[in-house]
Amino acid sequence: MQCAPLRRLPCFPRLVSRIHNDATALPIVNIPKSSIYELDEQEPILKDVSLVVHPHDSWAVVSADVAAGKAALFGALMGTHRISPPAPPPGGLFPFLQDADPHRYVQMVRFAHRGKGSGSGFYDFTARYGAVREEDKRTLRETFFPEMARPIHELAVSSLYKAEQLESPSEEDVRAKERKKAYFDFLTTRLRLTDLLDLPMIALSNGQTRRARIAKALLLDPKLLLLDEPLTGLDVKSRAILLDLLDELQRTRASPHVIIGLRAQDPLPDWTTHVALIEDDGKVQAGKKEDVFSTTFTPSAPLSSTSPSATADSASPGYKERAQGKAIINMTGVNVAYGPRKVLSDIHWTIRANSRWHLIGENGAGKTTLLALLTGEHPQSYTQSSDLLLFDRERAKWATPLLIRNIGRVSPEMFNAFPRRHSLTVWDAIGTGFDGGFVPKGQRGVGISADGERLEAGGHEEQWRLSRMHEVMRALGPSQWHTHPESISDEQYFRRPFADLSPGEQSMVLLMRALVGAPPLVLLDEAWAGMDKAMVQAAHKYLRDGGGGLTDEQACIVVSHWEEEVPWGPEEGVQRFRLDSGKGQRIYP
Ligand SMILES: Nc1ncnc2c1ncn2[C@@H]1O[C@H](COP(=O)(O)OP(=O)(O)OP(=O)(O)O)[C@@H](O)[C@H]1O
Repeated sequence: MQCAPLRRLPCFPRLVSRIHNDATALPIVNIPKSSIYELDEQEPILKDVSLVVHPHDSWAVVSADVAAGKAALFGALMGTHRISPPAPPPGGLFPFLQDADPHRYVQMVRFAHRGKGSGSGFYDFTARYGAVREEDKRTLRETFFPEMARPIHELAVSSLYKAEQLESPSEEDVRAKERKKAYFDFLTTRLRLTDLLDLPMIALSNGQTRRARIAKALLLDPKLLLLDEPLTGLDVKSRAILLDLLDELQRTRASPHVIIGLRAQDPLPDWTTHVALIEDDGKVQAGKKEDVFSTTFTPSAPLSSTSPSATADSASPGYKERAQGKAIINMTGVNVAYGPRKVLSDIHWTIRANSRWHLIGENGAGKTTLLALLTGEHPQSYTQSSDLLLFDRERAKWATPLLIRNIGRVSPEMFNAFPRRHSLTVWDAIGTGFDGGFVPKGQRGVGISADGERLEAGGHEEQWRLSRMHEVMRALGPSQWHTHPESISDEQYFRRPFADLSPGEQSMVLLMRALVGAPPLVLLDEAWAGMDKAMVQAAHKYLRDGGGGLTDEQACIVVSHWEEEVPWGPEEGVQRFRLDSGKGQRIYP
């Protein structure tokens, strides 16, 4: 079979033969003026949704401010939400499938944080930093792409393996296998995964794992692929690479039809032709992007392949140096390597009281690894001796429970690992912040003293902690961001089970937990994930100078691939520390 020459895409004849490849093709999705409900609820989340996706249109589902609506629309397409009235037969919800099984042909990759129903136990997310355990040794290739790993028995006893093949595979099977292998090579190269394929899965950084999940989904060859927030957690270069790849696959029709889910602040890919804008009142504006955006909503600026943070190396005009206090952390030549693989090399960085930092670097640059040295979770923090001073002491001289009391933090790993027992309330979750642990302690749920004793009932420390609980709730609780703040008081919110909150609310509660003890060092790694716009605004306001969330005794480091997620501007003297090829460098905004 001859393939038309494609720009960069290899020939994948099987994949090219899609159901919908001519002008008369049936719609991909048909939702006819329906409402969308949680399965067991009577009140709709979305009202009067009319959405018809035609084969040659590229759709983005964008949530204006509140994230829940987008999740509901994708939920409707995945069958986890009810559509009423349902799409009429014969086409139903996916006319182009012509009764083929949607479970096989519709795939979804979601990058928002794990929310409800994720179990009650705590798992050790620091396992990846140490010697990799036997059960964690499975490589990326073996875990995500097992058909691309050579069978072990073929390697060990090749004659035996061959003997098992009673019939030789047909020519068609061989060709299909070759095509799949070529597609695998193409995807892993384009998504910059080739060097990672034989690393233990557990060793991959957040962004690397996300790229691998997208490659895996594409390789399954679905006919409709829903990608919800695929840009979250990707560095600037990877975002451009992914959007380019999706564009190319769509234009050549050699891929599934893709519907992309975006937050309001995400850039809209150039190739998007249609938008379903989910508004806060549950209404959905769906149509050509220029029509939807001509009304009330302005999308973010288009994606550029460089960010200012990646290029600037001198202070911008409005930059104002902050007065800084004593050194909290001092690194003078810190290194991290896994065998021959050097991740951090000769890092020099002093973090002082009252400093505000934005830690930047591509996916896999070592940001999480560096923070794990500061929190003492990384075993190699022990071997750095005097090159790494944490609060004036070497790591080895700190008992871990005492060290972590000095650090408030939020990270995607911690978000996922945080226990979600139904009995754990919002109060309990925030209260664990005083000890830095994950189990509520003390009679009032605000922890115990540094020497492991109970706090004196009614004593100064207990009173201070109780007042801090209310302070963070006033600043970051529902009164600041709920669409109907009068419907829930702070006291009621404190009593809600943490596990019942939306992912964005859970992020907010974990931010309160990080700040409640007013620790000298606050680490905010992708802290805003899943939050609605009003939540992010409340958090930024609180963290900025004069907001009350941070004192000048504290230092704060924000990790984010998005410039606009950093609460401070140059006028507040934010500094950047950039990791690149293992090296670290302080730069100005
Ligand atoms: N046990 C290990 N063995 C080999 N390499 C490892 C191991 N653990 C981590 N790495 C590598 O260390 C590098 C740094 O990972 P890290 O998670 O710190 O990156 P990051 O900058 O936080 O990335 P992201 O922006 O994607 O979150 C990655 O390339 C990762 O593959």
